[in-house]
Amino acid sequence: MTEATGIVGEFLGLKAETDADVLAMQCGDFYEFFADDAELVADELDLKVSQKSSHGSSYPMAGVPVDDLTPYLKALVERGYTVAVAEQHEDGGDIHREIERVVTPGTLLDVARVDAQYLAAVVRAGDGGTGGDADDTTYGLAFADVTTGRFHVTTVEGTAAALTELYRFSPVEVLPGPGIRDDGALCDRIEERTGARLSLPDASSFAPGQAGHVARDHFGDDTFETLGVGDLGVRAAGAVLAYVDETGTGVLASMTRVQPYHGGEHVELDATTQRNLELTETMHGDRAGSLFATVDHTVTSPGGRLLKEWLQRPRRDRDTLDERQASVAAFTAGALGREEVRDTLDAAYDLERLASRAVGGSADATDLLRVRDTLGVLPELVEAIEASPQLADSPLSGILSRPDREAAAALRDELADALVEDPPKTTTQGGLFKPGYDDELDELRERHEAAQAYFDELADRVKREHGLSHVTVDRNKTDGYYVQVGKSAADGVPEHFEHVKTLKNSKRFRTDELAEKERELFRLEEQRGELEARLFDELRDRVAARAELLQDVGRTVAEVDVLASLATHAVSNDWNRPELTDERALDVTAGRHPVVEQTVEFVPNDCHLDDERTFTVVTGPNMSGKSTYMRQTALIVLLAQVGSFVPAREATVGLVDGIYTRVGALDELAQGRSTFMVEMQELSNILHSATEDSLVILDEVGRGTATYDGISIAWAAVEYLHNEIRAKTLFATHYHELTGLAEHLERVQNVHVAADERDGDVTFLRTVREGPTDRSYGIHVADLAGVPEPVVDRARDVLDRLRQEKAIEARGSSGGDGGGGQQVVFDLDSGTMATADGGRETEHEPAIDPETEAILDELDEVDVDRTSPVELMQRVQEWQERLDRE
Ligand SMILES: Nc1ncnc2c1ncn2[C@@H]1O[C@H](COP(=O)(O)OP(=O)(O)OP(=O)(O)O)[C@@H](O)[C@H]1O
Repeated sequence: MTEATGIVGEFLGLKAETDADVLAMQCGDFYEFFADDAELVADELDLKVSQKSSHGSSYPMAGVPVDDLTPYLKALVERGYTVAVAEQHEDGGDIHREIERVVTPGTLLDVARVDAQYLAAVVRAGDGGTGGDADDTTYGLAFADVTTGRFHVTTVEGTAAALTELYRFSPVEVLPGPGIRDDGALCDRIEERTGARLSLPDASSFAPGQAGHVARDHFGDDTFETLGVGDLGVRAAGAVLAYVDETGTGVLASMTRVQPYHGGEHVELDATTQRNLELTETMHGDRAGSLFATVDHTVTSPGGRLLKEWLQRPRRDRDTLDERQASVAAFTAGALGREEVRDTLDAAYDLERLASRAVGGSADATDLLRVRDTLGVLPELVEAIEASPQLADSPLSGILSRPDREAAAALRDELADALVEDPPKTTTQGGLFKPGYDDELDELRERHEAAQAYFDELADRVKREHGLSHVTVDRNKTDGYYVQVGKSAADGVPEHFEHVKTLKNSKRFRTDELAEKERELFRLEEQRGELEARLFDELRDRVAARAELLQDVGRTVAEVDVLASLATHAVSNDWNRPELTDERALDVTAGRHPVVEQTVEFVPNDCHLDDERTFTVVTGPNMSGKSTYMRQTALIVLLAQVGSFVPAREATVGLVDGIYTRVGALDELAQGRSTFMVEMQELSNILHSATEDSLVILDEVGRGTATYDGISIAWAAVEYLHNEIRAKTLFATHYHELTGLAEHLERVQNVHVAADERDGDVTFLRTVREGPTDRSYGIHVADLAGVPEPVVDRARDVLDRLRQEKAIEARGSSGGDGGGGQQVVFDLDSGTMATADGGRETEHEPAIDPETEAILDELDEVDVDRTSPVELMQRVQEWQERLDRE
């Protein structure tokens, strides 16, 4: 194909300059897409493709009108594409085009979604700096939400912790640092964890010097030092800022403050735990049925966003929690005040988003009126809170005093004095401002209105002066103003009426005077449009300059909304205020699961853990409620550390530094990874991360592999958690052997979820009782699930014999020799296998071959604490291979 010239050539030239997936190039009143981009856009957005010839070749072409670009851009970006936009400029008749912005998932400003939209940068030690290896290295992370101006920075140790932060913020776009982008496996994991698009800006934007300069230049020289953000965090911050700047969204200024956070402030919740506890979506990926969906009664979208953030990032510091709790308590006590506050909040718009739109220059007059209205909510909230005795005396007054209320009132008044109530959508055609706002505009408006009056009165005047009927005066784009006279009267018009058009039933005329008045009117119209546009830009700039104030007010309004929402849920679900303590204790009376209690008649249960009883082994039949019991305990602790009331009659909650869970692995299964490997990775992570201040929930550890391995690993994990880590632990198991641990380990207790069995029927009581159970009722569940009768019957047989003899032989195939083949006996007492003959037991000699025994010895010797997860995995693999060779 010959090289394209002309407009297509220009398009392809610009396309070569950008990394964006698609280019939209302005050509007059349209944005055009050519060649492959045209095909792609047409496919994705249902646009019509035509052909454009250039230099003997023909190129596909698709276009959208200039004013309609935004929704198309949004749709493309939401489908995962990045789009470069080239604008057209005319310079003394010379037309040229330039790429002025690139719209990417993380820099899209006009969003409909309520959720935060984070753009993240991740950099790790060794990336262009010195030192650092992949496994145990330090990471710097920065998260920016261009739609609200939120900016968070942190540094964390280790890949798992970095992935956890990424999962927590759930960014839509991630910028990996230079070393990370070469690490394909890590990039895959980031994509898998976040579903984000990975974009690769020039590696130099992560370089220590350049990134540090950008970050300090933006937030101030000493900011990061004062806030205690390490170098890696600063580099990530610099890379994010450079990217926002480069893509040309123009919202850099809305990032008014950096919010550093450090490990110690929040309860550690790894990604697995966030998923297991179904905080914002269920294990199946649904929003409904999540903790967030259940407790969310916020009335504003920023409130909903903040509540989600609180649930994902529970806190460890008492001061914050005490303040939140006291506020929720006040809202539960003052029902009237609460409803008043919630009604008031109903009028609030998303102030953080509006601030970003003002800074980005896209806010229109309606947006500024929304700013005005939301600023007006603040004094109303103050009033509502002061009017309620319960609320007035709570930390809520202090929360409402955080933003500069005087400045907020001044800005509100300024906007109220400036803008008319129902302004037009465009900002260039006048009609935006109230009289009295600007002298020059007042004078211009007067002249404009006087000029307009000539035309308003013209029809009557023509009728009166010339005795004509059926006269109207109107205006259109081609003819300008005209006098339209009905056909029957048209012959009677005076001579100086110049005929311009004949229609079916009428004729149109213009006069010299009309033309002159029209010139005057158009001139004034244009002047007024220009002046109002300038005044509006100035007003918007003044609002943009107050972005920080708007963010403060917005966050305060959101916080009040969340606190009122938590109280609303507490009141309608009979939740109570937990007592927070620094002791290592957890004492829950009549606790419930916050989500499950919504749909079933819930049987409440107690939970008691303290320094003497750190470890609880939970047994009980399948489906009895073990998982529910353990999750409800974790959720009660989590809610307490959000500052919320909890679903329990009474609760004393010792503050934890982390909640770790290992519960089923549904989603990984779907992704085709080995369940056992996932289970071991998660266990390894817990054993490495938990401390004596943590809460650990383990559901059936070791279930994913052969019984021996399973029991051994579960056993060793219990000992380690009990002896070394001393974390508060709930441990559900089907290995009844493990209930015996309570006799050997001092802080282990047994509880079981009770069930009643009468005449072969099992009733689940859902009650947690002290002591172990020795039955699993699994056969009953198998029966319920429709497992064929012969299998269920045989299972009952097997179970009976097990109970009587505490040993069972495995059945061989009933081969032709009549002897039934070789059989093996598993002795539960000794925990060994023995060969059996024809189904009869022989002596219980240990039947493990030397190789298996060697493997068991090696397993026994593994020091889990000192073995890296990778090595652990390799060893497990090696053992499995050796066992396979048997
Ligand atoms: N305290 C309770 N009150 C009422 N219903 C409950 C209670 N606990 C659990 N349930 C119900 O019982 C069902 C099974 O509970 P859960 O999944 O916790 O059982 P499980 O013992 O962990 O089962 P498995 O051992 O098979 O994994 C839940 O879906 C829930 O509807």
